[in-house]
Amino acid sequence: MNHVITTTDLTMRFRGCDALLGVDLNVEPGTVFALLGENGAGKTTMIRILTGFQKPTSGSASVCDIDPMRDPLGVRRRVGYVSDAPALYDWMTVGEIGWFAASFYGGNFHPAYGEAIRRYEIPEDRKIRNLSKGQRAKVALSLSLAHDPELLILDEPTSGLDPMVRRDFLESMIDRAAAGRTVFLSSHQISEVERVADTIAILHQGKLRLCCPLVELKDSIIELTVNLDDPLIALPKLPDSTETLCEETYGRQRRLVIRDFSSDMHSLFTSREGVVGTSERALPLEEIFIAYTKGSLGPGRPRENPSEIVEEDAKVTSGSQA
Ligand SMILES: Nc1ncnc2c1ncn2[C@@H]1O[C@H](COP(=O)(O)OP(=O)(O)OP(=O)(O)O)[C@@H](O)[C@H]1O
Repeated sequence: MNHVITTTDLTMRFRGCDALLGVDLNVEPGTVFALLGENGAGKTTMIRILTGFQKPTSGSASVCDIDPMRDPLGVRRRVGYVSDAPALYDWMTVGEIGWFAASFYGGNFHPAYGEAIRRYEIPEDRKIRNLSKGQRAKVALSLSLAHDPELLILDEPTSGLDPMVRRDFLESMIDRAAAGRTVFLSSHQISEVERVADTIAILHQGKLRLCCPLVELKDSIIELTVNLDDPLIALPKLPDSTETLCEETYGRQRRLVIRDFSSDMHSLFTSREGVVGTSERALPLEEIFIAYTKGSLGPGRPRENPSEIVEEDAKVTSGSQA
C-alpha cells in the first residue's frame, strides 16, 4: 500500500533538546490518524517537518510522495494545514483572505471557501483582526479545506471552537476519511479523538511509543484490579508476551494496566496466597494514554519481588556515584 505519510528514523535535535528521536511512522490513506503526546512530546515539531517548515537533523519524510525538505511548496499545495496558532493577514477581511488564497489554488477554491464561511456564519466584511479566537479558527479551517486536499494536517484543530462546532467539525473528518481523504491531527482532547480516529500514535519524549488502530489498541489493553489480604504482597511475573504499562497500589488493591493480557492469566494471581480476587475492565483512550506516558514497566512485569526495585535503584545510585 502507498502510504500518505512515511517517516524513517526522523530525528530533530535542537540546541539542548531532542524533540524527535528516530521516529518511523506510516499513515494509510482514507484514515483519521491521531498523534497524541504530552506537552513538549514533539508533535508540532513532527508536523512542521511534514509541512516543510522545519528541516530535520536526520532521517527522511515523504508526504503525498513528496519530500517536504526538497519541495516544501509542493507539499503545501497538496496538503491542507492548520497550525495551533494560525497566521492570517490581520488587515484583510474574511472575504479578502478567501480571494487571496484562491489566487494560489484556483478551481473551486473560492466557492468552497465562501460556502464554509457562510455555514460558520462569519461576516465576510469583518477584518481578521476583529474576529474572536473561535471565528479565527473557523476561517483557518475553511481556508485549509477549500481546495479539498487529499491530506489534511491539523495541529490542535478544535482549540477555540465551541463544543457544538467541535463535534460537527470532527464528525466531518470521519466523512472525509470515508471519501478516501486522509486526516492527520494532533490533539490534547483525547475523548474527542477517541470518537473519530482510526489510528492512534503516541509520542513520548520524542519517541514513538505506540502506533496502531484504535480498535486494536482498546481490545488489547485492560485494567486488572487485584484485591489483596496484604497490600505488600508480591505479584507474579506475567509472560513476556504481555506488557505491564503501570502498576499502582490503593490500600488493599493493586491496579495494573496490561497489554495483551488473556483471561487464563487470572489464575496466576488467584492461585497466589494473599490474593482475594481479580477483576478487569476495558479502559477509555484517555486512561490508556496516561498509562503509556507514565512509563512502561516492560514485558512480563509486574515485578516478582518488590526487593528487586530496591536493588535496581541501588545499582543506579552506585553507578551514578562511580
Ligand atoms: N525552535 C526550537 N528551539 C529549541 N527547542 C525547540 C524548538 N522547537 C521546539 N523545541 C523543543 O522541542 C520539544 C518538542 O516541542 P513541540 O512543540 O514539538 O512539542 P508538542 O508535542 O507540540 O507540545 P505541545 O503539546 O505543548 O504543543 C520541546 O521541548 C520544545 O521546547
